[in-house]
Amino acid sequence: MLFSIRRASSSSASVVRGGIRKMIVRNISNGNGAPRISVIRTLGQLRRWRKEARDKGLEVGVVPTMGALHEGHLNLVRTSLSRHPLTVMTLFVNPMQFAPHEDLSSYPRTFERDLSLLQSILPPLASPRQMRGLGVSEHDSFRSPQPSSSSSSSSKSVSSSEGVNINSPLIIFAPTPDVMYPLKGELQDLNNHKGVEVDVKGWAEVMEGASRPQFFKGVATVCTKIFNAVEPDHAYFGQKDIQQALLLRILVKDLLLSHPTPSNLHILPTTRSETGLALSSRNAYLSPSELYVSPVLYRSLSAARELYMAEGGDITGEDLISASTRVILDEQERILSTFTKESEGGGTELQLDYIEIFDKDTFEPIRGPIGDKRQFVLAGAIRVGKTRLIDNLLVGWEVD
Ligand SMILES: Nc1ncnc2c1ncn2[C@@H]1O[C@H](COP(=O)(O)OP(=O)(O)OP(=O)(O)O)[C@@H](O)[C@H]1O
Ligand SMILES: CC(C)(CO)[C@@H](O)C(=O)[O-]
Ligand code: BAL
Repeated sequence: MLFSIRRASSSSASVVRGGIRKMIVRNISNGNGAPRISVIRTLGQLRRWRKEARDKGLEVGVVPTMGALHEGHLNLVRTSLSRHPLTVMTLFVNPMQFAPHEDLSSYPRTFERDLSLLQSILPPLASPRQMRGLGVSEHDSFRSPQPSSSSSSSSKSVSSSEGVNINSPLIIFAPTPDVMYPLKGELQDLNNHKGVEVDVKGWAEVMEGASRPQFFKGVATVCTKIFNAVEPDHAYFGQKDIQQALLLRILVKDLLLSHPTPSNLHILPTTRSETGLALSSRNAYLSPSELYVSPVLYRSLSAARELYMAEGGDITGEDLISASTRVILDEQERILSTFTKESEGGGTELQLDYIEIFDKDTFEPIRGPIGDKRQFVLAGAIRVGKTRLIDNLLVGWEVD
């Protein structure tokens, strides 16, 4: 190896063999002086790290996110960390999945807090014996030459030169839009976008895709790029965005991707608050009054699932949609009658976007008698004030 590792509480790498590059890496300490999480911002550094992992035979899991982390994200990372020696969490607010009228500029960005949260869930440092078991020696690492005074101003928070530590189980890949979209063109107004778009036709136009017509194009495009950049052995997505996760399985299958394979694209259950509300970064937009009302979506989907459990396969898709919708309409009426009581959600505007019941493989809506052996999804979206919330429940199958 060319480089050597330096231990510091917060550090960065700015240099590569043969010359100075932009600051690319930041190592975060876990408080005991050892670098634990490394932040990578460029493709080159990611690829060097990935090659090293492959050369050492270390399996890599990826957890794509847009940051503003919560317990749902942390559960995805915990699972990947528990299954694989190396995990990459991507933090990238992807412009292409936001239509021009959507909330790209106000989307919560909490990078420093995200890093602290991730640091706090990391397991204690592996013992030298454990590291050797992973095929990693204490002295192995990516290394970089000495700190440079001419480092990029875009990385002021980074204090010295440091490489990416292969011993760190968690890597953060937080690229800028120019890294993910090197053609640097228009990314939100897709009528004027030049470059590659990945479209999973037949799965991307319904439900979330009907309400947000460019959403899945943006997601499919950026996830293809993430898969190409990280080449993960395994990928982790949340059930909260079930249509997204299932569509991505279709994508890796149809594009013949091997990193990950469809069966290595894992979907983990939705993490909820005590009220049943699915955790979501956008919940940060909700006022106390809106937060009070927001579990209604989970209650409405639960009502439909309970009806199916009670009545069995003779019940129709239409019955379930209507039972679920009823709960939301009732809540709208209740809000109107208590409209001055903020503590009970009074004054909150509640708007139904859709409730749907669909086949988990084809995304075909289910109508008429459902039958006893169907594997389906009950999904919905509502607006609470200006905030759009989604949720779903599975019937006849579980995520894996
Ligand atoms: N409550 C949750 N439980 C499990 N997984 C989740 C949960 N919330 C988000 N995820 C998953 O985390 C990954 C990253 O999601 P993302 O960064 O968009 O967060 P989010 O909370 O879904 O944000 P948003 O509010 O924009 O929908 C996705 O795979 C998503 O499904
Ligand atoms: C998968 C994803 C990271 C793509 O930007 C995003 O859609 C998300 O966070 O769910
Ligand atoms: N979790 C989905 C990301 C989005 O709504 O843009």
